[in-house]
Amino acid sequence: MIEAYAPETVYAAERVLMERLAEGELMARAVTGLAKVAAIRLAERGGRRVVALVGPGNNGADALYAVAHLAEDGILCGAVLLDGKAHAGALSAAEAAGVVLAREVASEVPAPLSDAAGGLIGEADLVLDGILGIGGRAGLPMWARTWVAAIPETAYVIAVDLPSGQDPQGEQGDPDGVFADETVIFSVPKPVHLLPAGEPACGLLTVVDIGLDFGEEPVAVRRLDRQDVAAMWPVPEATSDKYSRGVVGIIAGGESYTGAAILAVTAAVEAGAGMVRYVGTPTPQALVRAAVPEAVHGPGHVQAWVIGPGLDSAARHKGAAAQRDCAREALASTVPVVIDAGGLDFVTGLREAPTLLTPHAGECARLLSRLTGREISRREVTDAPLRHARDLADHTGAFVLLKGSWTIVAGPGGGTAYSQNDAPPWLATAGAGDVLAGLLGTLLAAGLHPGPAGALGALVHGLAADRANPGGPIRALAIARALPATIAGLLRENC
Ligand SMILES: NC(=O)C1=CN([C@@H]2O[C@H](COP(=O)(O)OP(=O)(O)OC[C@H]3O[C@@H](n4cnc5c(N)ncnc54)[C@H](O)[C@@H]3O)[C@@H](O)[C@H]2O)[C@@H](O)CC1
Repeated sequence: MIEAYAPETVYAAERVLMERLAEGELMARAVTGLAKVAAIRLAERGGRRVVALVGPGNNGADALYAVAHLAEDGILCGAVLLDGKAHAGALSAAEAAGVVLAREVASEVPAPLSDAAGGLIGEADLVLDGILGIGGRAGLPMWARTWVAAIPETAYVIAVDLPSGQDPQGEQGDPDGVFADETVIFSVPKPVHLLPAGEPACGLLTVVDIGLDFGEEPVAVRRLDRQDVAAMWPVPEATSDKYSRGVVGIIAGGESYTGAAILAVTAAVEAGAGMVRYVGTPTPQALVRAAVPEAVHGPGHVQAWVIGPGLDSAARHKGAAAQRDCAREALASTVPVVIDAGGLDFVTGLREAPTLLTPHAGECARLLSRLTGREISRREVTDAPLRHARDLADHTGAFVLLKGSWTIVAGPGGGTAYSQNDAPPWLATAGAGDVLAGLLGTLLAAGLHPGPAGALGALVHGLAADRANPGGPIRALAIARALPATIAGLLRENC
């Protein structure tokens, strides 16, 4: 897994380490690593000129010291910096090493670049972005916009710690900020590196260890990877039976959306539920009987419910009212529940038992609008997904798995969020969410906590989609069908 720490946690760890080290040692470690990566990339690309974009903080100092190192090694280096604001030690080092300097003014209105700065940036083969680091607020400062706009398309851009303008907390992105080819991270990733608002701006992530220790410090964002599956996936033991492995109840489908029932039930069975119980109206029930002979039918005892794929909360067809009653009873019970699609209409507020909501951005916006009485648009959710997932979690007491090209899982009251980015874009297809809901039901029924279950489910769902047809179109049923071999492969890989 990859774990990201919040800037305040990083600053605290830095303070602890700095007390034990000689002054400047920590930054020296960061600079040595940064300069090494920059030298390698320059050589790989056959480039000659490097420019550092130097902001007023320590991030700028890192970049300025790094070009001083590179200049000492004979590389043609320049730096664009704010007159009177650069780190004194780094500035002396850069001057002594022969770095060409362009001193700019920190204007609050868009101002043209000086010829000196324009020349340095425009001719650079490699740019070190040290405008803002973890002390930065979201949004590129006005004075830096012309610097960033002048970066040539052909230059390789290395962001120092994080791409400037992007929110270090990763909650919102800046389209005018730096989009790097590579980000050299000091010690540990920060939320910006793993969350959808920032990750696309980071490029390749390269970690330089500067010796920080995070011990038991809280993790802000976690990403599971395939090596984590074996330790987390519920594997039956010799003494297991179908009940101890977990019975999943699926309340899904109706006379209008029959396929959702088949997909969710199939996925739960393929993911390894001990037993799957289906509750639906006559048509999907007949289809599930034919397509998934392993399923049993009608309400009964379960270890987790999945409520909602293809469920029409206002349907008047035969059996619809009984299906709704079963959904309401499940919600009122203490049994863990996955609530998806039409099931989200049943959410009215806090639920204490383990609950995992699985909205996409539009559903998240609608549900939040209904629960808060304030109109929230889909766009607001896609612009700041973690904030809205957390908000919905706080209003419902549930874990929220927010679907999108990144999957975010957040719980009530803050704490560690998960960010998964495993799905091929081909996964954006009708029915894929029904498969995910069934898969998640299997994990909750086996006793997993909704937070890790959400992340694990999203990971395996993405990997199964890839396995179903690497690099090409995938139908939802193929994702469900690919689950057994995907899971077996992951378990074998990591035993
Ligand atoms: N503390 C340490 O010992 C180490 C710090 N390191 C570097 O230091 C960085 C953090 O340095 P700082 O705490 O100085 O923070 P930054 O270098 O991110 O700069 C913060 C400064 O920029 C200003 N600022 C922030 N957002 C702004 C905005 N949107 N518009 C205009 N001005 C803005 C702030 O008021 C502050 O003066 C890290 O990212 C890393 O690169 C590394 O050298 C490793 C060691």
